[in-house]
Amino acid sequence: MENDIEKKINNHTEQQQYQQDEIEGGDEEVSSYSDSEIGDALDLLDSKNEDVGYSFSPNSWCPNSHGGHHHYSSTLQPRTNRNQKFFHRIRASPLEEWEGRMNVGMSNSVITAIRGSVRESAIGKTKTTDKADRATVEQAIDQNTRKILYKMLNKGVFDAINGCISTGKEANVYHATKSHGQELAIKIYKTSVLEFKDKGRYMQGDYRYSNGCGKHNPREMARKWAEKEIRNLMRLKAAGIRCPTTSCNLRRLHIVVMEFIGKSGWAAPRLKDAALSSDKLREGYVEIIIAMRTLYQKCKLVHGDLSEYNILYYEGHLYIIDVSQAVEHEHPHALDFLREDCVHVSDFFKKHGVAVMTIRELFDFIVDATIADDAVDSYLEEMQRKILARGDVSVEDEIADSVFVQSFIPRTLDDVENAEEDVQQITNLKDTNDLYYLTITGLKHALSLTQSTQQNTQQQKSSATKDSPIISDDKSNNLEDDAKVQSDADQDGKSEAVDPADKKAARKEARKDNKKKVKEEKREARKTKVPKAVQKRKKKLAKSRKTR
Ligand SMILES: Nc1ncnc2c1ncn2[C@@H]1O[C@H](COP(=O)(O)OP(=O)(O)OP(=O)(O)O)[C@@H](O)[C@H]1O
Ligand SMILES: [Mg+2]
Repeated sequence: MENDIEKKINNHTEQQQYQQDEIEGGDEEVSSYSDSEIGDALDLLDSKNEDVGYSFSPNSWCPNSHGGHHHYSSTLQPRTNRNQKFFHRIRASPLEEWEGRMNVGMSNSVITAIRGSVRESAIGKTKTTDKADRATVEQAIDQNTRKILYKMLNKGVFDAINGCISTGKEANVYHATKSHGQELAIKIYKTSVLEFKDKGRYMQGDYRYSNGCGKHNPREMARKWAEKEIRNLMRLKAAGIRCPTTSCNLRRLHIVVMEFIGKSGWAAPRLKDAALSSDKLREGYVEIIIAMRTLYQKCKLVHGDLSEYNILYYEGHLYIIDVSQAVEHEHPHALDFLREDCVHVSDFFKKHGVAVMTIRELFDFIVDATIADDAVDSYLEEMQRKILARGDVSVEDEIADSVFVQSFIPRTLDDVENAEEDVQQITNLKDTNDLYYLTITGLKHALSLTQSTQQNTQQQKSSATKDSPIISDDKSNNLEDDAKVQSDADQDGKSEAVDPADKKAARKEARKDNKKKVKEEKREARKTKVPKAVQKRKKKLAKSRKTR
């Protein structure tokens, strides 16, 4: 309930920001404009800039809004001259200065193409019917995109596009600068039909896009992805996660402008390419898993494509990027995506020699709402001790992890299929390791509380009868072990005062015995276990007999 309200408030605030964005003229569709119309509109914008009586919004991106250092030419100037100033603001020439530095996935052909295309726009070339021009430059800078870029440039969102940082399946990323040297990244989603076919699974099920994601209209899709990227980045930022800073009014249709992570034209390397020392890798692992937890607990999001490819390493820290596909944690596949993220992150760090948690442990750490913010560090320290104590991940743990990765995880108790059986399993103090939902539903914590209450009561009883109390020193919450030890002690009813060291040893022994016993019981049970398929068939048969 509280979640619902929070969700509505979040969404409402985001929507309001977007409405504001629309009011500021962010999303007008330009496809129906002819080049000459765009040119006239730009002339009009210029003449407004020059008009002394024109009032600018203080938040406006117009470069003149902070005092008007630029003295634009008069509208009476010949058009070619006026367009010339755009040419200077686009500054095709500095590209050469930047080119050597744009070493991340740079494609010279792209740079040349942008340079050409933006310059053509800048000098106001009239509409061309050339197919290659309308098809796209590396499929992102098509003619409409150029017009929007031109318009953003005119408004002072950026002053120069210097080159391409990356060309990908779904988007291209460019490096841009403002006149005072601030560096920006411009992500341009591709608007060609085939590109977004994999993304449907992320959008479907996201309540923010319940009106449909325009899957039959690639331009609409690209616009949605851009919108999602901005919204999600803003959520991350608000929760204190390192990521590029951006804001709603830095998006126009399928183009997103954001902070450039890097310096002097050098984009920060992806985690995959950053050759980090073992110490830095260990720090990075802790930093990223805490960020994953914050993303889930505070932003209520799951990244959905988190890996060494979408994490940048900059000035000693890890930055999360590419969040357009991130989903609300209530998305029907959110937990599957989260598990995939855990696998990718763990695999990377494990491959580089970091002692990592199992996938199950990492997943539980992220979804466990009962860990208070100020207890996260001690939780991780405890976990670290556990990891070091067990050494390399055993084959059993690996098998358990791969089973976990393929299992269905109920998100709430309503989703639990055989609730009665599970309750019996819990109350009979059987192994609950296969109940994956205990942590996410908060049941694990609730049970441990009940358990410790029981233990306290028992202790009080014991001390009243001068029995030796049994206090568990095992923080790993092994309900089964502790309870069994407790009940064994109850049965024994030993009353002599015992040395604490002996007690500890006895407890350890009892736990060991108990584990052995449980293993034996399980082995026995497996011998007579009726396979699930047979059980199902039996049930079906019984049902069909009844209905007959
Ligand atoms: N804000 C930024 N600052 C610096 N570099 C960036 C920034 N955003 C993206 N990049 C660079 O661009 C690359 C691609 O960006 P991103 O991951 O957001 O796009 P993408 O959606 O993965 O594109 P595709 O999947 O189609 O390759 C990143 O790997 C990174 O090198
Ligand atoms: Mg990416």
